[in-house]
Amino acid sequence: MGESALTNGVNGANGVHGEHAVETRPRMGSRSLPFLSDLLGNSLNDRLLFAVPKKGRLNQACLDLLHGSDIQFHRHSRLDIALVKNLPLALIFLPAADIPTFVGEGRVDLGITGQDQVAEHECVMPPTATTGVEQVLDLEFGKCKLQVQVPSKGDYTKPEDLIGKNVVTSFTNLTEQYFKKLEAQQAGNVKNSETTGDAKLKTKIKFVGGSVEAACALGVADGIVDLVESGETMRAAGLKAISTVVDTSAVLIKSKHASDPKLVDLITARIKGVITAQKYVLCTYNIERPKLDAACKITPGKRAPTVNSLEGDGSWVAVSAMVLRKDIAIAMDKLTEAGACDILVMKIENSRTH
Ligand SMILES: Nc1ncnc2c1ncn2[C@@H]1O[C@H](COP(=O)(O)OP(=O)(O)OP(=O)(O)O)[C@@H](O)[C@H]1O
Ligand SMILES: O=P(O)(O)OC[C@H]1O[C@H](OP(=O)(O)OP(=O)(O)O)[C@H](O)[C@@H]1O
Repeated sequence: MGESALTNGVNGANGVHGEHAVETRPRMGSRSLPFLSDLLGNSLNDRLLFAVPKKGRLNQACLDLLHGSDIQFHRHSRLDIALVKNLPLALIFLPAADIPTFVGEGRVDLGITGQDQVAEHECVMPPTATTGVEQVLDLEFGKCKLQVQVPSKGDYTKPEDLIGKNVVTSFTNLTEQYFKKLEAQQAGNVKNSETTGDAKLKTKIKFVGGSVEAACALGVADGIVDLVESGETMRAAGLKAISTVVDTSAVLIKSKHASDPKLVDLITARIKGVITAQKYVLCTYNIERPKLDAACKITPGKRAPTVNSLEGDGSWVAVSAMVLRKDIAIAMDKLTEAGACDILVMKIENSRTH
């Protein structure tokens, strides 16, 4: 890794110039760190390294997650490394596609990236010493699908039609694995190809790093394998999806050799708390005791609703329960029908639940 791998051309995420210093850390590689050391002059030793996407679709959601988890940092101008002020942690800003490699090699302890990137890194056959990163948590954002796409007005209608043709993608390992299986299925030889992977691939798979959707129009590909969320990019390029290779969302991953398991657990718990808080709201209401059972069926809570008697009136109770944010409008309609009143819904700032 050269110096430029840990430097960037823009001001940091929060635009603040840090004063922390960094000393060499042997496991980060000898070429980049003297530069960081000169610049920052302190120590990365004894810090857990946590990789987050430096740009792209996952970047802002990750920064929000770090903020919600009270992971405080200053990102020095032009540096893709930031020391965390309130925890023995350093953030390393890397392209999402590179994060599984750094975590897999044990160079970095924790990382956030897409499941698609993890699968792309992990599906190398035979497995290497750098594969085997562990998924800790599904973060439930960055949801999309890696799909096989062909020109909407062309002759191809199913993925088998692309066997022996040119397929362009940024996910060459997953695409190779997918077409290997497809070719083996066509040859009636699924088991052999899945276990040994020795059949020679007829489909020609080519790598491009971005703007994959342009490949068919430019005559470079008969089909592509690329990410689809809303489908806007695909449709704008005159393409349609004919199959899904993997469904993906952002995940927290850790190295098999993570250096501080306690700190990994603490960060995981904090991030999980933020994700849960975003997913749920707190609903409170008053209801007459005889109607309580019916109301509790509408708002069963995560574990159980909390029920308290109303002061001075034994026939009424106050209920509070966590409700999935996406279900709250319907739950309020049903509670009203069931006789609940004074229904209030509150945002949950943070949480620790099981
Ligand atoms: N349209 C999308 N919707 C949701 N998640 C996406 C989308 N595109 C990509 N992702 C997720 O984000 C990850 C990074 O993709 P992205 O294209 O942002 O990466 P990048 O190449 O690092 O950034 P850039 O496109 O700015 O160069 C993908 O691996 C995937 O998990
Ligand atoms: O289905 P959609 O909602 O249109 O999203 C899909 C697009 O999003 C991603 O690219 P991105 O826009 O991040 O840029 P990139 O092509 O440079 O990777 C992905 O590579 C697709 O091109």
